[in-house]
Amino acid sequence: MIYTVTLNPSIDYVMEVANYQSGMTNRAGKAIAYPGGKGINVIRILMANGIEATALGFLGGYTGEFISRTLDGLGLKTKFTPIADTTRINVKLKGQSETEINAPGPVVTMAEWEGFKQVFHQLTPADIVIFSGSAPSSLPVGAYDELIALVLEKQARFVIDTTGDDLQRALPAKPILVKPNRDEVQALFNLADTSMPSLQAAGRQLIDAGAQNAIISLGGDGALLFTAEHTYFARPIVGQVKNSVGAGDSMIGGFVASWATSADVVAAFSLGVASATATTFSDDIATPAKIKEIQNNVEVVEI
Ligand SMILES: Nc1ncnc2c1ncn2[C@@H]1O[C@H](COP(=O)(O)OP(=O)(O)O)[C@@H](O)[C@H]1O
Ligand SMILES: O=P(O)(O)OC[C@H]1O[C@](O)(COP(=O)(O)O)[C@@H](O)[C@@H]1O
Repeated sequence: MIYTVTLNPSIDYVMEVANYQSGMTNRAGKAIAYPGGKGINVIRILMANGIEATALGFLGGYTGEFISRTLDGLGLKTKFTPIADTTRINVKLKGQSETEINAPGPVVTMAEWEGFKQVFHQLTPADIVIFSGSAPSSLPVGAYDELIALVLEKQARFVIDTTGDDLQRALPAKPILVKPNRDEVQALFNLADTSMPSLQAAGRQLIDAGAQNAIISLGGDGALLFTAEHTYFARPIVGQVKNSVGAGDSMIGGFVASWATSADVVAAFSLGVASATATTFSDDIATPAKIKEIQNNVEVVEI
């Protein structure tokens, strides 16, 4: 079984404000609430690629109910741990450019945290756990380390998409995949610039530190994949960009959907790129039809 873990889910409240002006009263042309949080986007893409998974994490309050109801409606399997506090709302402003304001997240009590960890005792060596996104600040520092230790104890495998110290500390535990974007990898390694040679050196550092595979995603400039022996580049795909929220999550979902059924890492990277691009060219997370349409345009070259 594949599990997605979203410690800090969100309602993504997307407001389209054509001429957004800071410090003024703005009126949105359109406002839509989506179930969000990185692992929730990942499981939606796994499903779009025909792979069954179970969504784990914390949900609470009226926002948690909205997410739970929406995911049920989409036919997704979920096993969220209920919390007394209220799941966050993240605001995404779409004007000339996209502005994101992500909230810190709810209080998770120690009893709720202990309850959540119980689920990990049921893991088997066949399982893959995908950890995605930030942890609410009320969780202990090192919450991800504790969860990774539980995964390893059961000889299961994991993917992690987070930033900073949490990402750095996860590397020696040999994640199947990590996927920082350009800004995240620059911050992680204190890179002076994000030229190709700097990014290639950073990708190698991720592998040397323990990652089995590492993607550095470059937004509209494509993506790099690093394996133990090879480096690949996915050329950018040109199209009408509608939404970049969830692009990175879609890349993880596409990669794992393919990798879970075949060991061909380039095929997995290609499905990751197709899924990410398909989401970027859609209003919401990509549909199976959109992913199929984009798949023909993916070009991966070894560099
Ligand atoms: N403007 C764009 N045009 C085409 N593809 C895009 C665009 N933005 C993102 N993508 C696709 O989505 C992937 C992930 O996007 P990126 O912005 O790097 O990740 P994140 O959402 O994690 O910040 C990119 O590597 C690319 O394949
Ligand atoms: O957990 P974080 O880092 O605050 O990120 C949460 C946000 O990330 C998203 O999952 C989008 O992530 P990506 O654009 O990086 O794929 C949103 O749905 C959510 O609002």
